Amino acid sequence: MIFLKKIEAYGFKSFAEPTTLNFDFSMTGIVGPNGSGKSNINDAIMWALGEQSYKSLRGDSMDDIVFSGSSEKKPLNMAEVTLVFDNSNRAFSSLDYNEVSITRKFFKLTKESEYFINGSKVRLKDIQDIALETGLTKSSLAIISQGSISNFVESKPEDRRRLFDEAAGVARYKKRKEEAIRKLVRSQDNLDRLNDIINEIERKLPTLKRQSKKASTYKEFFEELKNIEVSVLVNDIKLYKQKIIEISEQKTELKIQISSLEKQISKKSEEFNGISQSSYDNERELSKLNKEFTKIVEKISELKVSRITLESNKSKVDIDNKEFRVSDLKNKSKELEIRLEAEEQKLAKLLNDKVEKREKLDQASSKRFELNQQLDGIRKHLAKTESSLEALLARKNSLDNLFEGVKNILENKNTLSGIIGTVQDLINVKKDHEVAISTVIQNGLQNIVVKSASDVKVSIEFLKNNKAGYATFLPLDNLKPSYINNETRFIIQKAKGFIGFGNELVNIEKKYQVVLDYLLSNYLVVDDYDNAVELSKVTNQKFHIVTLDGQRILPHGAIVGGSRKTKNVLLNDANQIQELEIIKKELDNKETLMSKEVTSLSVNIEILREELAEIQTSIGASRHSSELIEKEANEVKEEFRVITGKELNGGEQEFQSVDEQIIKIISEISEQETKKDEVQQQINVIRSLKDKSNERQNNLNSIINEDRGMLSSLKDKYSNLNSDGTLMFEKQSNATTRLAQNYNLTYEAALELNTSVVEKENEVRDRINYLRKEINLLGNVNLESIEEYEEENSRYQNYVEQTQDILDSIKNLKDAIGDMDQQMIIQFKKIIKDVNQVLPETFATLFGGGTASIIYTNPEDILNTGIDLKMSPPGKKIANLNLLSGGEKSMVALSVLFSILKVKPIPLVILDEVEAPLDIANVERFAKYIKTFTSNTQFMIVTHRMGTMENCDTLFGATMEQKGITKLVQIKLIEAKKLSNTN
Ligand SMILES: Nc1ncnc2c1ncn2[C@@H]1O[C@H](COP(=O)(O)OP(=O)(O)OP(=O)(O)O)[C@@H](O)[C@H]1O
Repeated sequence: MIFLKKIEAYGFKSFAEPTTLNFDFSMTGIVGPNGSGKSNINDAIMWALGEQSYKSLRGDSMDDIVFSGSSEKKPLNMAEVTLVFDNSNRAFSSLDYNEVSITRKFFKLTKESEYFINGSKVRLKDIQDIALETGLTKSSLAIISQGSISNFVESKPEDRRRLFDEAAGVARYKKRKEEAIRKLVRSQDNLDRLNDIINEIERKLPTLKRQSKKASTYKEFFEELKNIEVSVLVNDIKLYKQKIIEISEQKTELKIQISSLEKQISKKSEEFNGISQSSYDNERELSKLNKEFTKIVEKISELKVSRITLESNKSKVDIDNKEFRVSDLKNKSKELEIRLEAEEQKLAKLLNDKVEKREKLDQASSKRFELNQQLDGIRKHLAKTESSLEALLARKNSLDNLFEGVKNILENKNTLSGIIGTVQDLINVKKDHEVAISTVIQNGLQNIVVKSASDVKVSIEFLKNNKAGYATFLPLDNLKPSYINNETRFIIQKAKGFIGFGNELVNIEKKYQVVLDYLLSNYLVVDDYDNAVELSKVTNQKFHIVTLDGQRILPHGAIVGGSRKTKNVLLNDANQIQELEIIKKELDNKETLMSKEVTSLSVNIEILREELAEIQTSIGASRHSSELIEKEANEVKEEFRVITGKELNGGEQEFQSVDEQIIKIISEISEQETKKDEVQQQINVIRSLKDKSNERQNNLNSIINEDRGMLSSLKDKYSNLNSDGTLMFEKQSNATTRLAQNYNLTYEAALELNTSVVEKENEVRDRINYLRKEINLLGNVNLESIEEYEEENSRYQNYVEQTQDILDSIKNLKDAIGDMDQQMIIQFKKIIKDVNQVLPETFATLFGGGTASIIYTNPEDILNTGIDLKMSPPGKKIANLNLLSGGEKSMVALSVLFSILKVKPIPLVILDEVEAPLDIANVERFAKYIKTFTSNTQFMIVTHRMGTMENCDTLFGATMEQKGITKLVQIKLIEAKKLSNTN
């Protein structure tokens, strides 16, 4: 039988060249001088079949199996051996191929082996399994060296049984049993460990269960509380917000009313004061006129007394004198003429005064009209400015333009720490630089300035927890601006069109300057594009350059330009607010000044009107007196004509001196009377003015008082609204803080969560109080205990299940071991019995007579019993096996070996100089006996003995033509003889 068809080796030990050995016969002899590499063939077979012990391969390490070099050939780095087997009768039962090749490769570099079955890579275990299946292992019957033959007889019975174990196929069970026992020990260890753990968990579990139940109740209460309290808080906040808006609207309305009332009061007060001043002037004038009037009256009485005296003197002389009457008529006519003249003069003056006053009145009226028109324009402008300002302030305060994250941070500023404000709140940009700065700073305006990096951490946590958006923070203690060095600054400042460094063109409080330095110190502002390009070159394109109209040159030369559709709203608003505030102030001042002017003009117009009316009255009175005088003069003339028959002309000579005196006095009296009338008129005018002023002042006073009353009530209302607003704000802030602190929620986040509508509010609030009380009563709660309990409990259940599994597997293992023991006993007993049946004959054949048998050293314990040999070579009685000769020992061992082969044939047996100690006759017998097995077993025999060589079907000679390199060739017997003789 041919089982091993071919060996291919390369790099293995002395096979430095690719070597192939084809086996065409069932008994092959390998011959050659010592050290020529014959045994290396056995090693190659063992190694290819997965041998792991380098000692068994006669080396000190696995590296020793690779060709280590010779004087003529360099060492190799890898070894490879392939064995090709005939498997047509399925000796490898698990491999369904007629031919099976097994390859092993070893690489010195990695110290790794690779295995292949029919070219496919496999694991070592796969190789070992099939090797075990065919018995092709080092300890088996398959490879037998001279040493193992002699050991067989000399070894202890317990060691000796190994050969029978293998023959019985028990080795396989033993190996499996060892594995099962190892598993059993492991399982038992695991079981102990599991029991310990289970005990431990069982101790902890009841407490955890209690804690977990308490925590679950707490969670249930807390969830309900959260659900309803968040709803209540959200509703409250909604209400507060609504109220705050309403209050703010009412406040705005009240503010307008208050401001308008204040203006009205101020105007009226000014008018009142103006009137007081003119009343004072009038009073002084009146006192002056009264004094003058008294003087005139005194003068008139004096004159009248003088006249009466003169006339009484004259009437004594000529009382009935007709001439005296004529003279009197003449005097009377003269007096009337003078009076008429005086009256006409007075009238002329009054008419003149009237024209003047009218002109003044017209001028004042048109001036007032003009001023009122201007004032109207100013007021409209003011109203427009105020409404734009309000809209901008409202937009700024509403935070609507900000990013979500920034807005949320600012809204919750009070619950966070260290928030100073956005960059846009802190800076102030001149109008000229607005475009340039807004182009470069862009979203930086919404960066939030905070005190420290630790404050930033709190804010970021807040944003994360509430999913409230992103924001960029500028912590003052963490900013490290990169400043331009002095030398470069000097060059930049000299550049054409350079306007300034970004951080120096914007105003900010000194303590926040680092923010600007951080954002803008590397931005250079220039007047126009050409200068920007030039500056970029000069500075080696290192900095951001921006022109006043917003064109930008970036570091390394990229240019961003064009026109933007929208301005930067934030910066634009801030600047517009500032501008509008200045305009509003100017307009307010103008309006106050003009209002004053209009008020004073109105007072003047009123006075002029009253004066004009007085003048008109005086004119009427003067005209009337003239008419009366003319009438009297006509009567006098008539009387004179009646008495004298002549027309009245000059006076009489004889009465001239008295008459003249009287006429003079009359004239003087008339003059004084006129004066008196004039003064009286002036006094009347002033009195009437005074009365009107008083009336106006009284009137104003009551209006002002009424207005003040109203103002005070409006202010009270405003202050009430203010405190209502503060209260609402506080309530809102408390509710927001409660949301944040108790539930880690922002108002917006709560709004999204809040779906329930609070209907029976009182009941809900009672429920909240109840839940709070219950939660307090629960005391300390370990929330993690729920999860811990669940985990521990599931661990517990898991471990209990695992314990059951292990118990099941222990039982299975024990059963399997029992089965294997049973199987081993049966098989072992069978081989011993079978061998004992053929051993006597084999022994007698090899020894030429005698008897032999094998026995158990401990028949009670078949699994562990040793095997003893009992034999008697022909004519000898052997009590102690050690007394046998070396050749006899080999013969005994070979008898047993051949007996085993008879009852348990194996496909390949390698015999390595096992017959060396035999004499020529025994060698002959040995070789011939082998032949009887060759139909079931293939033999490879390494030998130096001629008897063996002669009986082999074919011979291979191992030589080392090249020093240190084995070469194998098929040879004839004669050549073999020569090769062996070279030994
Ligand atoms: N890794 C290796 N590289 C090169 N040569 C090796 C290597 N391992 C062993 N050898 C050589 O193999 C030879 C031993 O071969 P082997 O034992 O097969 O000889 P042998 O023909 O069986 O001799 P004997 O008849 O004395 O038993 C030695 O010469 C040894 O130097």
